[in-house]
Amino acid sequence: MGDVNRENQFQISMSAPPVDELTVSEAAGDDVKKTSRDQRKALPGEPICVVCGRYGEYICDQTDSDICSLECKQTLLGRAADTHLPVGLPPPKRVAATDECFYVRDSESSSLTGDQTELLRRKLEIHVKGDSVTDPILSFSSCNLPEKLLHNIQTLGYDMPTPIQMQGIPAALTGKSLLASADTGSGKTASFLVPVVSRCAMFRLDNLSTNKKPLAMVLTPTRELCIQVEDQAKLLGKGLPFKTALVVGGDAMAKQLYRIQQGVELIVGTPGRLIDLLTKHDIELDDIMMLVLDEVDCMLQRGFRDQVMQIFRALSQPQVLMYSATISQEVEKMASSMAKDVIFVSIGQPNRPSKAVKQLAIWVESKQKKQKLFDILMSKQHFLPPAIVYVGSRLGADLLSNAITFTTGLKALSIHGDKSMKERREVMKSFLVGEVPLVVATGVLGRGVDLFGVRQVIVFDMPNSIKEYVHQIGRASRMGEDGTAIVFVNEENKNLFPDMIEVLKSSGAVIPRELVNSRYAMRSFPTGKGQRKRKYGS
Ligand SMILES: Nc1ncnc2c1ncn2[C@@H]1O[C@H](COP(=O)(O)OP(=O)(O)OP(=O)(O)O)[C@@H](O)[C@H]1O
Repeated sequence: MGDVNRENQFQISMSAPPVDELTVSEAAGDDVKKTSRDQRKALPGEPICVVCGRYGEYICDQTDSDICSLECKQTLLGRAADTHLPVGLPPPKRVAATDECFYVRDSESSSLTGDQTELLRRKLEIHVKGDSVTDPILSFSSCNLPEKLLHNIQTLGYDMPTPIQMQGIPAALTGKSLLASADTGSGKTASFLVPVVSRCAMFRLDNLSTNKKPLAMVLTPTRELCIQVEDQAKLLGKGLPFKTALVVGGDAMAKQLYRIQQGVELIVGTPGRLIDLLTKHDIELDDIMMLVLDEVDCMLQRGFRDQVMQIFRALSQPQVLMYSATISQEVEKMASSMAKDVIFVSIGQPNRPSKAVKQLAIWVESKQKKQKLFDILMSKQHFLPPAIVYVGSRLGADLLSNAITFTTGLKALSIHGDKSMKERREVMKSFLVGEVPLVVATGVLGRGVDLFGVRQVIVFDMPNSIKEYVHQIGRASRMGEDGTAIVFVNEENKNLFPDMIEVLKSSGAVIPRELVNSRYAMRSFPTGKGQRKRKYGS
């Protein structure tokens, strides 16, 4: 288990007195609106108050609904009292939880024999490593999930678990830590959220205390991904004692703090903002029993690693669930040091692009890249909107989106880290509803974000690592739907040539002649006389 040095922890106040809402809102900079009139109108795509339809960011602690103000909260609670409807209270039918193991196989008849388990794993390319790894499930109803959660899964249209869910959900329900990798777009989010919702809801049902400290935390590298994960968590936890708080930059911290202080089960956040919040305010983290690191390879890289470890040390030995489409040996090592008895699950070939994405690598000199892009965008045969163009810099994203609109007449918008949360939300919304066929993005949209409906990705500037490339082109296909990725390559990307060739080769894609013939195609670049050259793949 990780180092649980209490001195390094954030201040943890053990007994939070019941907080008066007005006091909190005042202390928090009066950000929680008192009346509906004080609240602004909702922008497209933003949550709306279920009572008055205004902006509903402040979410009422006793309901599952988005509420704009204290006034609408009272109205909603009043309505519920009138109709004797429970508002966010535990459902009457309680699900029995086992003490230590939360995973209970259903009837013997639907369980698999050892041979069948092996066969299923082989067929679906489910690879597992670790002590007593639970069998995969064939249906969501096989592991004693709360009824409401099963209903929510059904409502989302998930009839069958995907392979990562088949193995990941029962494994995580045992309470053991997990490092899992599976293709982009293969359902990893639900694979960790289903156990999170289930364990948190069951805990609350069994421990009816008024002091609702957070029970689980999901960390992701970007605000967009956090929003998406929180949205999905809300859908899965609907009707259960399961509330969420979003802790990301760009939104007022006061509201995020207020929401947590009112009692939530799950915090979803980016490491930087979370540390900011934790160092400035007393947030009790001692009940956190699950920590999820989504896009774990990115979270444990320089840049995020120190922040993630700082947060991890503030927790009391939680179960750690770590997920990504790309995982290195170094990440495996770090994962093993964060928790004991880690189970390793991987689906298919690790670190490979989704097979559903057809890749077309084109050799284009830097000066010609823009013209080449315009040619593609103006070709009915080659441009397959909705599409994302990935570039390497924020300024580049702005300039290129303007140039696209100017030259081709296509409406294009840019999205990157310099844009405010509001601007980013608006761009996403316009894109997702089809007002804009093309978005030019930096790495902000490279990982995890489920851009359902995207058919094409154009990698204008190769990212710094082949892993990021795998994530970026993964946006072109979700749940195995066909997608295409066009990638511009030239000598500026020479550091990635060997990896690039390997990835293209393994996907059966054509490798540009210039790439194969380049002296940088070898793993060890020839750097001087007498140096042994190692041929690619040798
Ligand atoms: N069992 C299921 N049945 C049908 N659809 C599903 C199922 N599980 C997830 N999905 C849907 O599949 C899409 C991709 O899922 P998700 O975003 O979790 O992929 P991911 O593996 O996390 O991808 P990435 O590596 O890019 O983050 C989502 O739209 C999600 O709602």
